[in-house]
Amino acid sequence: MSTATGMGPAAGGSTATGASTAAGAPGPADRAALPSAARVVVKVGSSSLTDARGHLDRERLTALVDVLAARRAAGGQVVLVSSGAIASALGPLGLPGRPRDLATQQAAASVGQGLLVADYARAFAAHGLRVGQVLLTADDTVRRTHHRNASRALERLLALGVVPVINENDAVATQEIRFGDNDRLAALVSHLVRADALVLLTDVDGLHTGPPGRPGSVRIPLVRGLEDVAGVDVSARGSAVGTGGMVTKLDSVAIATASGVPVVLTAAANAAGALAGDDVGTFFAATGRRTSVRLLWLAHAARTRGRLLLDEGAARAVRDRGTSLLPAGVTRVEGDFDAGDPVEIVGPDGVVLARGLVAYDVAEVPPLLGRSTSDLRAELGPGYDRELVHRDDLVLVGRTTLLP
Ligand SMILES: Nc1ncnc2c1ncn2[C@@H]1O[C@H](COP(=O)(O)OP(=O)(O)O)[C@@H](O)[C@H]1O
Ligand SMILES: N[C@@H](CCC(=O)OP(=O)(O)O)C(=O)O
Repeated sequence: MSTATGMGPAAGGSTATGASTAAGAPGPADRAALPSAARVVVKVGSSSLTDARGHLDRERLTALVDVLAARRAAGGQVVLVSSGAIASALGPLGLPGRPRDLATQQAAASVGQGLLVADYARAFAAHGLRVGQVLLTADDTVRRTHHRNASRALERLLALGVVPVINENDAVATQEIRFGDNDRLAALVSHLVRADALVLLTDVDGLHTGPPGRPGSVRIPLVRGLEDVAGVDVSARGSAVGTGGMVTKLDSVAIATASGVPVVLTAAANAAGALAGDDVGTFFAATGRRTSVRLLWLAHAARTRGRLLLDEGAARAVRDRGTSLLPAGVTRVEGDFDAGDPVEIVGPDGVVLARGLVAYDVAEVPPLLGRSTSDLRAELGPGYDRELVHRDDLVLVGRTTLLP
């Protein structure tokens, strides 16, 4: 994962900002703003919802719903991103542990998702609230028409007073198009719904200086920026049913905070305290401004399908002047991509400068390389004078990772 800067005027530091839709101020700077945050995305992990035998833990699920319902009763809007589909099907299907192959994961998710949403519907109904299930794939946050569609549906659910319950569409997502973890999905959803804060609930009470439980390892209450997590050891594996451990949570934090959304990371049992702005877990301050969700996805999460290698002039133009990438400045193409796929844009020194959505299929590119736009138009027709990657579809790669 990498943090990146959009092609527009940078908000400063190594944060991300998009050229096309940059708008709005950074989110609340500290915990004091949490009690009055109008719209909150809450993500809960598998380990906080299931028991050791692979069944839903109704007591913990209900306790969480009670907290979220109280927030709704106080006038706040809540979007819930819930994991647990796969984990809660292990018991009912008699599976010994989290399946490794995609087909069994899909089947388990299909069964568990039904159980999960039935329980949420029951628990929220006790407070007079309805839930709406929304299953997303990565495409729903990156393809322009899809994310507009997803955003419209979520807005309407919220306007109707419904609590959206979101998960990845695991039953049909292929390996290539999967997020794979709900931490990053939650950060992109926060952006999609313009949340005021993101609360990540897990089985530890926050980010620790080292693996929780190791002598000397202590909770970090506040992270103001990337430099505060340098040296933090996040190598310890997460729970047996969760995916990604602390690594994907910090990826999520990087995406959210860089786009203006502050994050609280804490244990599910501390959900009420987190929303009240109490000193629980770890508060990550917002560092950047809101940006386009497509560019966020491109910068942080998309799997690239190929590489475009640039000459020095093109590398300078892209890096320093934020221009589109024209065929004239490209010396080589690698990979297997279709028009619209994410690719890496690489300087002559081999360093990745940017990521972009390429405008041509890979087979079309070689005859265009090194040729001027006017040449291409004269020889191949007006369709071939377009950019290889338009500047609106391009993000510069800044700091390579949040982690040390
Ligand atoms: N520095 C750290 N601070 C806190 N937790 C850590 C750290 N390094 C690794 N972890 C692990 O991350 C786990 C949480 O991730 P995960 O199991 O994926 O949770 P979830 O199912 O809630 O998404 C914790 O159980 C903890 O063991
Ligand atoms: N979509 C998957 C969850 C994947 C995931 O990120 O799990 P977790 O690390 O527990 O948040 C499921 O519902 O099983």
